[in-house]
Amino acid sequence: MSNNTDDVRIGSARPLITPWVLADELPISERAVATVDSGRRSIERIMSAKDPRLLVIAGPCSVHDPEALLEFARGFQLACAELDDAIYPVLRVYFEKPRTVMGWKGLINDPDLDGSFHINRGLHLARKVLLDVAEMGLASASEFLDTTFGQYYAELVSFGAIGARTVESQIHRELASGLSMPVGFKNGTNGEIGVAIDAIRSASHSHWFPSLTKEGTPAILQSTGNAHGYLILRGGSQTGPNYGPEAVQAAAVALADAQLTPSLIVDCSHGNSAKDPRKQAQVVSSLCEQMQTGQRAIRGVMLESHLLEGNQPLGDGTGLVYGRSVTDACLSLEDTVPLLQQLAAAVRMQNQ
Ligand SMILES: O=C[C@H](O)[C@H](O)COP(=O)(O)O
Ligand SMILES: C=C(OP(=O)(O)O)C(=O)O
Repeated sequence: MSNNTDDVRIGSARPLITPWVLADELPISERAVATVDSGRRSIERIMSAKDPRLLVIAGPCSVHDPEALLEFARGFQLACAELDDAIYPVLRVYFEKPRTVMGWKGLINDPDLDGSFHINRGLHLARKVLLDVAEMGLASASEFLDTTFGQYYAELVSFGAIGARTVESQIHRELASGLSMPVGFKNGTNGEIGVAIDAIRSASHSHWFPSLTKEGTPAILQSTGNAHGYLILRGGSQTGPNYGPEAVQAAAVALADAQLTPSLIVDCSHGNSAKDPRKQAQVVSSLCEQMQTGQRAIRGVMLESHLLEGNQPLGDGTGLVYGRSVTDACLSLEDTVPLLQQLAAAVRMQNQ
């Protein structure tokens, strides 16, 4: 019988850099501060219906190749330039993938895509990508999955998301209560929206929870509460899609019943598209029709889009096609542009 009861299932350990060291290597610039701050304020104004534009969060399911992400960002920014009276573009920059069972868990966890798990390098790449995007003047949205990684890069994020798999988790609600940006909460994977509304309410309060200081010291932080929590409808395994007029109206009523602003975002992908990227276009059409016929609760839309359509198996991380997703299948940028135009036209009509 072993006389060791400690860490019996820990195979190895490596040092983790501190947020301070990373920020010293990649300091935020004045231009990035301006982008992030104006992104946060614009999103808050849109979600509270003080800005008539539509928030459009678009980008790859996950970032696996920073160069391809930046190329997508340039194309997205260009496509949105002439639509900026109607839509406010935010780039989807997702580094952490919550897997149903197993799979590649994103650029931070495994930046070399080969099971080598160089997390320090992943954090470095993630911060650099966010910095590059902010320098372009484009705001970023990202999911917070690990409850401490935000300390390494949250200052560069304008919109945070808590995903369908973690929306019921107390530690994610605590995290969201202390995040500096507006946060979207997905409905649960089964389609239930009550858990997301509970999360918005919970995150609006102050919490005490363990985390890391920038210097890497364990600390008990007290959050002040986040008044900018919003519902994201993403469909679900039991309810099916929830982007249609009845589901959107029911969600708006549920928000109002909970004394929350009846403003929401619809994720055109995931359970709303059965992960078929082309179905995102059907979701967009329905949302445009709803907006044009008076539905004011739809304040934002999320699209999964990359340079090329579809996805590809990651394999050992070699021989990948440039610009194609290695997680969920995405729309191509080419097919996304007409959807952006369609959304902008609907917003203009709604605001006439
Ligand atoms: O958004 C990405 C995926 O839908 C999510 O990470 C779950 O992926 P999986 O079911 O392929 O593990
Ligand atoms: C994992 C994601 O979504 P969901 O939590 O809705 O499954 C995602 O947006 O990448």
